[in-house]
Amino acid sequence: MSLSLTDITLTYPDGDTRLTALDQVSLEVPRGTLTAVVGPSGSGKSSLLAVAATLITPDSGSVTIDGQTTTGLSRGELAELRRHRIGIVFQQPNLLPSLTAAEQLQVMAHIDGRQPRAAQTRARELLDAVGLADQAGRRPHQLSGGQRQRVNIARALMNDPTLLVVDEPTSALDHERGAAVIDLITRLTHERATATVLVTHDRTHLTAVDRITEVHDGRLRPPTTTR
Ligand SMILES: Nc1ncnc2c1ncn2[C@@H]1O[C@H](COP(=O)(O)OP(=O)(O)OP(=O)(O)O)[C@@H](O)[C@H]1O
Repeated sequence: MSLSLTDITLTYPDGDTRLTALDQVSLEVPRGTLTAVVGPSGSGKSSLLAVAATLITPDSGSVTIDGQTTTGLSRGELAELRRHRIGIVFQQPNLLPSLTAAEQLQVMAHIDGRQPRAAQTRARELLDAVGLADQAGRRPHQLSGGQRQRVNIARALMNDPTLLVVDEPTSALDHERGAAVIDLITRLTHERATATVLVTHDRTHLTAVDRITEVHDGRLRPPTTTR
């Protein structure tokens, strides 16, 4: 299993008490499958993703990524785990304005100390995989919203992650482009064998994902298989 969340409870300070954002949540995501987590605003979706991506440590429960349990790891070790094993696609692409699409990807490899030539080849291959082979030299302002989101997705795959964590990737897109982005993430999940968790409040795009699970008031319902 590439991602295992077991009995996760997460609370936030709330005045004199604490608010329970995740309540005994368990989720298993095998490699090569995409699980969509749906639920209303405030139900705990972003908290779930942040725990899965090791950005927040839960109050209790365990997170295992690619067989490695994260409990007890130092901040540095968690950062390393994220760099090598986890790809994160945030809601807003957050691309650097002065860099071309290819350079946005190459920066990731540079941070990781990889060879520039190998990074160039991988960036080109990934831009091709997301349908942007001919846009590699464009800067963010020369790309459409959907194209920027595709660069964002390609960038998250640069380090060949086991776990891909995707937060509301369609929120800035119209229906057609949103559906195309979800289909792309599903295809890449299958082709590149990532364990993908995708959060959305919009179910209409989820026709081809592998599993859908609902979160309500911090509690997760068992996943349903769509195929
Ligand atoms: N940093 C924080 N401090 C205190 N409470 C928080 C914090 N972050 C989230 N919460 C609360 O935890 C609960 C779950 O929030 P979360 O952001 O995970 O929900 P969500 O389903 O992602 O919502 P949305 O769809 O609106 O982004 C909410 O009640 C929220 O108000």
